[in-house]
Amino acid sequence: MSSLLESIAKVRRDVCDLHAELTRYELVVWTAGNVSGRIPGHDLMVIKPSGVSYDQLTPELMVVTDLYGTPVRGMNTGSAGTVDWGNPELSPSSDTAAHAYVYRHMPEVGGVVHTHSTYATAWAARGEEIPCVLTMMGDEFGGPIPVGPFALIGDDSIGQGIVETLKNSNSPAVLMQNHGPFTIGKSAREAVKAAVMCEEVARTVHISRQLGEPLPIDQAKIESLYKRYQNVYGR
Ligand SMILES: O=C(CO)[C@@H](O)[C@H](O)COP(=O)(O)O
Repeated sequence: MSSLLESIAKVRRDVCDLHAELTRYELVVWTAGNVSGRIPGHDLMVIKPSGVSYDQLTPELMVVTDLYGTPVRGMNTGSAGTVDWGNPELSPSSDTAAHAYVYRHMPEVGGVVHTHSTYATAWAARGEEIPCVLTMMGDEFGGPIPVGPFALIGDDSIGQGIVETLKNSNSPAVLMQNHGPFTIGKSAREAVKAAVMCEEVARTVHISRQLGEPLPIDQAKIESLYKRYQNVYGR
């Protein structure tokens, strides 16, 4: 059971620290954005508390929930007795249901991020996918960044939209219409990277559009870029 406690402590530290990347890359204002991470091997996740400033976040304030978004304080482990990892007296992020739905339906996902980063959200407000016109997009997204349906916050609607949109796409990012980007990754860190890259390409393609029509990249070349970056780059 100490391994579960160690795992929770590690994911709490990682998820807490990764929120600093959201502010470092200016992807969020006030408290409007969140990172979560799955606890490997357990139906549990860790997510930021709702409405707490990024500079006040500590690992202990990160909320542990089940994969339906209900906060969980501890677990009866049978012979090893009850394990209590504690939980803050704070609500998990208002986007918890969306994150939890993704973990339930995409077992390969270890991290989820949501921001309202400016350029990506501007594309989401128009309900327009970001076309794959940059090699960097071929590398990271393997095609366009798709748009997901309009969905209200609070139940499974956003999660369903994310999963339906991403399950047949190479992209780890979806622009939820009129809302903003949600990104996924094998780890919370990879999901944060996708959020950073999503904003960068949203900005560049937007600027390119002001100057004229961006040139398309043909599909075979996009696939080649994606394959190299996913399998060779950085190894
Ligand atoms: O999109 C929204 C609200 O529209 C959310 O992303 C919240 O802004 C997140 O705040 P926390 O509950 O995570 O603090």
